[in-house]
Amino acid sequence: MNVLEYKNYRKSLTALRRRGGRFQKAAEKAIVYQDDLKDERLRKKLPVTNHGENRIDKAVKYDLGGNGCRLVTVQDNGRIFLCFAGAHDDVDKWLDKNRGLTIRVDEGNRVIPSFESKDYTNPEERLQRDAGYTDKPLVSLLQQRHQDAIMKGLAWSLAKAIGEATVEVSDDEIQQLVDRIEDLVQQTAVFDALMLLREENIDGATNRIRAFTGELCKLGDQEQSLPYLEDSEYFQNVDVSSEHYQKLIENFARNADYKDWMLFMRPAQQRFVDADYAGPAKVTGVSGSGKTAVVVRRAIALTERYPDQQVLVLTLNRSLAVLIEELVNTAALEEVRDRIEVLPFFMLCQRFLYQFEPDNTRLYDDVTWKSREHIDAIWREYYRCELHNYDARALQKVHDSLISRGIDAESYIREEFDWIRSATAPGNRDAYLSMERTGRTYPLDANFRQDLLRGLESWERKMTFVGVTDYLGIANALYHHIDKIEPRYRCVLVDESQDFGTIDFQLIRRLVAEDSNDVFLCGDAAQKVSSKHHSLSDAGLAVAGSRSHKLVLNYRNSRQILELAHGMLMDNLFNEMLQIHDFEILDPEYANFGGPTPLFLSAASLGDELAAAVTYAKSEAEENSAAKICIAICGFSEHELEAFAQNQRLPLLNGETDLKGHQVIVSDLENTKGFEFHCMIIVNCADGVVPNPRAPVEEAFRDLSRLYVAMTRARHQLVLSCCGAPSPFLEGQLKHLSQYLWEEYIGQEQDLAPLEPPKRLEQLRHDTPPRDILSMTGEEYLYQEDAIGCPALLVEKLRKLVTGKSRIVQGTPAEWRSISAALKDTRSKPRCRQLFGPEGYRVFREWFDN
Ligand SMILES: Nc1ncnc2c1ncn2[C@@H]1O[C@H](COP(=O)(O)OP(=O)(O)OP(=O)(O)O)[C@@H](O)[C@H]1O
Repeated sequence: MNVLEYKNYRKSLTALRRRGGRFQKAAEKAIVYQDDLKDERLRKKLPVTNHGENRIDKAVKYDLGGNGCRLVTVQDNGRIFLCFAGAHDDVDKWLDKNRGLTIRVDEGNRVIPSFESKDYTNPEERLQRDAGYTDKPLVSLLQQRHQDAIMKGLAWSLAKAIGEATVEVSDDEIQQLVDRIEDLVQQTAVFDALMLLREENIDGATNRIRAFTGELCKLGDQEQSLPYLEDSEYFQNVDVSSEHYQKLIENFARNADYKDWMLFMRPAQQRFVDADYAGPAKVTGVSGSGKTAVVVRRAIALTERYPDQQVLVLTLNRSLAVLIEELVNTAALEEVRDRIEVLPFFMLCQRFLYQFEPDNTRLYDDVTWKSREHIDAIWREYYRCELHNYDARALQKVHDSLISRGIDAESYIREEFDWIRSATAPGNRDAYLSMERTGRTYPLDANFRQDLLRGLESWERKMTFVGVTDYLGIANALYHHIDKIEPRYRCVLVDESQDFGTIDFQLIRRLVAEDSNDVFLCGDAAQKVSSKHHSLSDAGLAVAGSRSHKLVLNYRNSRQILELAHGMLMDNLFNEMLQIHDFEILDPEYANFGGPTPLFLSAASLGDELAAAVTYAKSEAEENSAAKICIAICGFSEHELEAFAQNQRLPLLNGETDLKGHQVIVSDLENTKGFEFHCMIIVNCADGVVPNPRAPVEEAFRDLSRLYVAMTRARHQLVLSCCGAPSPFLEGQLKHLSQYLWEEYIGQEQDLAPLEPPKRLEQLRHDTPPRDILSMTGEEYLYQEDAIGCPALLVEKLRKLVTGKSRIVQGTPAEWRSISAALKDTRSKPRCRQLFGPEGYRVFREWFDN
């Protein structure tokens, strides 16, 4: 005997229970009734309500007491479908919304709901649905074969008229169109399909058409005796009398903030929750496909499978760990909760280091993601050889080569250090000299690599000296003790695994003995934003093909948002991206809901954009107190955004932020990863900002991923904003965006003063106004942003001639104190131009005259 629950049934039951008093009693009664329903004899004794129910075929409602609380079921051929439990009015509303619900099964005996009008000419007996947002013709939302099915046999002019209907079509207009169809069954099917499409319920419309074509049958239509009914996206079998089920309901009723997926996992997701793997397994999923949801559920399932053993969930940073921990605490029963540990990776390393190096605790104490804020400044100080530390001069040749090719060497080399530290073990750095640098495109020969290794060594010394360690530093520090790490967990699950490095994985491998279900990874290559080296096989975590799976259905973003984000990704796919081992962009399947067309808003300046974005976010927050809104600002680092956020009295997302109690949040692009917001406003999506023009073109894909991550955080509304020309990444998609000026969009009456844009690192480091570039020595100048793109010949001359010392040989200047002095002398004393050579002199003049 099957008892199946409809996808939101448990939610209705826990909501009723949570209301307390007589409602709670009613919910408890429903739990008892569910059990009795399985037994035909007991079923007959349950109190059915007096008035039948004609809104839903084969519905049976039970009286739960409590002044009209009801349990709504559908009963067909001995199968029981639990649909809704609620107070009288809520049940009434639910029945109105679900009018025409008809239980059908597909060829795999999966239970599928189809919404079918009894009499489409009668407003009381037909489906009633609101209009959605799509601007496409409704029928075009369907797959071709379903379009063909509803149009079959129709006169050309009628098919054309139906094909042109949009969300603006009224109920009566749909009826008039449908009246022209001759076949009575087809009439109702087309009416229902158009109603469902108008609300952008494409799955609903598709199911309705499949019912019409006979792909979905009613239970009574089955020729043989009714087989066991299988779980589907909509209905799942439940063992209502099990103690576990009852405990779960109670658990959810006690938790105020459970998420829908905690109550109803889709079969595609559930498969990975329950699966038994002989070794490391991996699920790659599109953004918003429920990877985190799967990690949480699987962690809980594993504690149940391995009683008395510990399960570890690892993620990138503290805020994501907090988020996952909250989910675990809500979804897991008390008895297993203690056996699931959720940690950001660095904290795990920290714990081991406290144990292995008890004398160094202070050093590792400061390691948080937050330390990046000052580490930016420390890096610059080191890199630019300030404070009489000239160690970074080892990097000069690489620096010069990079800047003469228009690359921001300071950032590139820092990323290269991350790459080296994530690819090679601390005692084996020389391996870098001959490694293939996957993901890094600027060629570096053996000499350059030697220099980089020397530079890295001195940078690590500097960090130890000033008492900070960054994220990779701590993994490297722990690596020295790798042999001492004993397996201490039965299973380890990793969320956002695409941003973990090879060394991280080697450490993770040690945490758990090689066994079935030992390591489970979830990630999405399209969301990889770090430049770390990432190889599972190098880390001894090779995932057999049979243990590598995909999740492609997105649950988070409205169709319009995902279409835009995915379209942008596909428009800009870089070869370099595709060459990365393990990299795969999955084609998403869209969530079954629509939303407003994403906006593209422009303003005269970044200050105007920011003022408008903050005002708009605050007004949205006021209007909808449950909505969380994120303003992500392109082109600035987290550290640079800190003071800006503080001035606006808004929290900044930084890997540590607790989002509770805040509605409007500021972030850079990268830190939005893993979160979701009702509305995302992405400011400064401008040409010259995204992608960063000072990174190698071949590595612009990292900026593409960052923008994609930020865009796919939006559930309902996405606003892209810029001043000047938009980011070239968006070029192909602009036609799909609603474009306005910010002032038009938020209303002219709001005459907003522009906000001061975030300060750059240089302004944050020095309160004094920036130094005049011409007063600098060659070496000082070559560290400035202005010098990026400086021709190689000029770089060489500046280093050699503008040394900071004034030297005169036989009455002619031979070295200069500053660029301005060199300019002055070469202008007035043609003889000293010879030092530059004719070409060098021409370039020198041209460069500085401009
Ligand atoms: N079975 C489900 N039913 C309804 N909603 C779901 C389901 N599974 C996940 N969701 C919702 O989809 C959204 C995305 O889920 P989740 O954060 O787990 O995805 P993800 O794959 O980890 O995303 P990303 O990689 O983009 O961070 C969340 O709002 C979640 O509540």
